[in-house]
Amino acid sequence: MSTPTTSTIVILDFGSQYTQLIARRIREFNVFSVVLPCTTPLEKVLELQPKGIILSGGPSSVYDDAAPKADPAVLATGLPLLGICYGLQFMTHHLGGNVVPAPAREYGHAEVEVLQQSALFHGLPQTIDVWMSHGDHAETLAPGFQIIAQTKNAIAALANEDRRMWAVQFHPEVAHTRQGMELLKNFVVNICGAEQNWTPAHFIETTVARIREQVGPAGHAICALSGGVDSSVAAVLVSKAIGDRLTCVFVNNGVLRKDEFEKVQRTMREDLHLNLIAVDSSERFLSKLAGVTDPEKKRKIIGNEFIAVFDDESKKIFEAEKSAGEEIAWLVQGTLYPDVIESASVHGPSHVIKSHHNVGGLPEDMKLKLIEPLRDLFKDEVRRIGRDLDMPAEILERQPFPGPGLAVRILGEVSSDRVAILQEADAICTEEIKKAGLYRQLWQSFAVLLPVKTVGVMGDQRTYAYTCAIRAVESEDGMTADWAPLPYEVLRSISSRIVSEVHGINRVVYDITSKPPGTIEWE
Ligand SMILES: Nc1ncnc2c1ncn2[C@@H]1O[C@H](COP(=O)(O)OP(=O)(O)OP(=O)(O)O)[C@@H](O)[C@H]1O
Ligand SMILES: O=c1[nH]c(=O)c2[nH+]cn([C@@H]3O[C@H](COP(=O)(O)O)[C@@H](O)[C@H]3O)c2[nH]1
Ligand SMILES: NC(=O)CC[C@H](N)C(=O)O
Ligand SMILES: [Mg+2]
Repeated sequence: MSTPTTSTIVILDFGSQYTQLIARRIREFNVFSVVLPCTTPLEKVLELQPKGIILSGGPSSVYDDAAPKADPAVLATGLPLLGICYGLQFMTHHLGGNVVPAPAREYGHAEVEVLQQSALFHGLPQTIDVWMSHGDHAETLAPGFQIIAQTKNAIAALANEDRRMWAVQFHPEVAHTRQGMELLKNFVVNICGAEQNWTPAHFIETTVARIREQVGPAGHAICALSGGVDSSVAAVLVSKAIGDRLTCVFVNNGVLRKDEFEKVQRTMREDLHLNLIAVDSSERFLSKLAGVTDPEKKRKIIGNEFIAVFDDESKKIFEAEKSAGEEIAWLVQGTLYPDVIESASVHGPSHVIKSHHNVGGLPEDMKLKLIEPLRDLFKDEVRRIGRDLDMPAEILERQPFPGPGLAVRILGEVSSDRVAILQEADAICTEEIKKAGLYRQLWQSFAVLLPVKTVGVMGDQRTYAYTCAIRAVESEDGMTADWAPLPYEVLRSISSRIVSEVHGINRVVYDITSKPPGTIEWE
């Protein structure tokens, strides 16, 4: 996703939980960076014309046979190289040093003493507080390397400045490593010489140019548009590139929120002036979902049906355009980086947490080719780009809503009755959160329908009905989240309104689980 006019830093991922944070930190000082699986062949890496390469951390030990490996040629390109944790160990191991289990493992805070001046530590104090997370260490260095910093237990940093290689055992990308940003900036800006020009305006300009080239002068694209932040920004970007050769397709998958099918159509046409087709496929989705209770199965079914609908619609549009000899070959999606990392389809060493319908849920024989202009970004970065595109705040500030919609918030079987119950409960939850002025500060707030019936008493009558859980979380990027301490009065009004207004629910509970260990959605 790089462009020739932007300096790019490539991060090779060995499966660390923090890899995406490295990318994020680098973009925070306006340099573009992209994460690739560690197994990416060198020529693919070099196609991006990177200014430098970073080797991430990872859960394995380099001396294990099954440990993830990068192409060793990556260590001999002459480009500046920074190894972080496993990255340090990988460099040492493959360049002739030795890595073994450390006598004293280090997790959490450590104090590092800088032993030798180095471009990597430029402007940093003699002692730095860092965050460590390792059980192995470099016992002997690879030829040409020197120790440039240490903790009381272990080597903290190495360098072979002649070969432009540096490595740190600690994690400069985490907030607990104070001066971590400065260290990364020393590498990226001073050592690699990357230009700090990756701004939203630059992103918009280069992305629009690239999409225009990709689609060609006569090509057509359809955009899977949900009305959410990501697909709306993606649609506006692509329509800037190819104008009315973009047709947006909004699908009613039967598990949208109350009145959403009508509302989204209105905003997308009236506020964003997009060329939109709205397809009501609710029966088709609900019949495929009938009897299915397994969360991953639900996600896969929805992912497959989405693509089937997009294929059908593209054929119809194709028929209409055929006489003009034009082709629709592209499907635009608003996929973001967190969707990709959780589905983990590209990052061999990481675990699959859940298959986001638009990534892991895609069928293998899909005919349309993908355009995903936001695939490397986080949501707050996308909102920034939307603001630069002058999109209305009301669209940009919408809380995320997953593509598999209420299907992953109805635990157990999804039926039209249950969808109707949850739509009502969810609408009340959103209304009360908005009334309390909390909508924008929460990452998400919603209702979940549990397949658990409990006994209640209403108006002297026994009831036996479903339980509804309320989930409200605070988060920066959806990767980690904290349950929100909603005021009791808000919880009280949500609960009493749901029980009295929604037929089928007689009990409301509040979810007080963070992510991790929970996820935001219940499935
Ligand atoms: N009902 C829908 N109709 C068409 N496309 C959809 C629909 N729901 C989801 N998609 C596609 O799946 C992608 C992922 O959905 P996701 O919910 O992550 O993003 P979003 O809806 O664009 O933004 P947000 O995260 O703010 O809801 C969307 O960007 C869009 O391309
Ligand atoms: O478009 C989407 N398709 C999906 O399949 C999907 N699953 C989860 N989400 C959203 O991603 C964020 C993280 O969710 P979890 O903590 O539940 O994994 C939260 O914001 C979720 O709402 C999805 N979005
Ligand atoms: N965080 C890391 O990269 C850890 C590397 C290696 N698994 C170790 O424990 O030393
Ligand atoms: Mg959405």
